[in-house]
Amino acid sequence: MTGYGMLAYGAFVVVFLYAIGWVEGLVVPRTIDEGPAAPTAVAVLVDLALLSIFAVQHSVMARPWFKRRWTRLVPPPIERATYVLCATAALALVMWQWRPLPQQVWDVETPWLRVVLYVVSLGGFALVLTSTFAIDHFDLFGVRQVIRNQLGMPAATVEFLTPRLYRIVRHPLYAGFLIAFWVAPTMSVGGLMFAAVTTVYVLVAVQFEEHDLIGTFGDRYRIYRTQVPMLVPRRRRMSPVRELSRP
Ligand SMILES: C[S@@+](CC[C@H](N)C(=O)[O-])C[C@H]1O[C@@H](n2cnc3c(N)ncnc32)[C@H](O)[C@@H]1O
Repeated sequence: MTGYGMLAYGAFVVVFLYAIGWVEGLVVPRTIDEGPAAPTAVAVLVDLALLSIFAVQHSVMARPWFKRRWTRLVPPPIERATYVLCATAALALVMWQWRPLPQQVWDVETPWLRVVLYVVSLGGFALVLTSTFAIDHFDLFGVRQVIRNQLGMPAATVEFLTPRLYRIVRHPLYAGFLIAFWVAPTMSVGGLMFAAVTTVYVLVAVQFEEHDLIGTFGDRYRIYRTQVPMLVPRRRRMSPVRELSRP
C-alpha cells in the first residue's frame, strides 16, 4: 500500500508541475494554447466536458457519503491516495484532450509588466503549495495515511486548523489557483474560459467543502466563517488613533 501511495503522490507531482507550465505557457512542450485544432463550438464543448469530468471527480470523491461507500471496496489507508490518483488522471486528461482557443483577449506588451504578471501568477501557485503545507500536505495527498498504515498506527483524526494563512482567508489554496489562472500577461479565449469555469467551480466546491466542515466541526467552523472571509482578504481596520489622525 505504501508503494501505491507513493506512486499516486509521484504521479500527482509530475502532472501538477506540467500543469503549471501548461497554464503559464512556459517550458512545457504543449500549453493551453496548443493542441489538436477544432472548430470553435466543438472546442468549447470538448473543453467544458473535460472540466466537468474534473469537477465531478473532485467533488464527488471528496464527499463523506462517497467515501463511506467507496471504502467498502477500497481499503481506507489508500482511499485518499486513490482520490489523488483519479484527480491526477482527470487533470492529465484535461491537458491531453484540451482543444485550444488561442485567439488573444489581452496581451501586455510592456516587458517589465509581463515579468510582474508572471511573478504574481506563479506566486498564486506558490500560495497553493504553501497552503497545503499550512494544513497538512502529506495528509491531503494520501501519503500520511499509507505510512501510518505501514507503521501499524491507527488512522489519524481530522483536525480543524487555522494557521496564519487560514486566518487571512478561509480558502487560501483556492485563492492561489484563482490568482494563478487570472493573472496572465497574455490571455487567450481558451485561457479565459479555463479561468472562468474554474472560478465557478471553486465557488461551488467551497459550498460543498464548508457544508462538510460544519458537519465535522460544528460551531467552531460556523464561528470561523463569521470571522474570516472566504477568498478575498478584508482590508485591515485602522486603529481608532490612526483614523482620528487622518486629515
Ligand atoms: C484541497 S484542500 C483545500 C483547503 C481550503 N479549501 C483552501 O482553499 O485552502 C481541501 C481539504 O482541506 C480541508 N480543510 C479546509 N479547511 C480546513 C481547515 N481550516 N483545517 C483543516 N482542514 C481544512 C477540507 O476538509 C478538505 O479535505
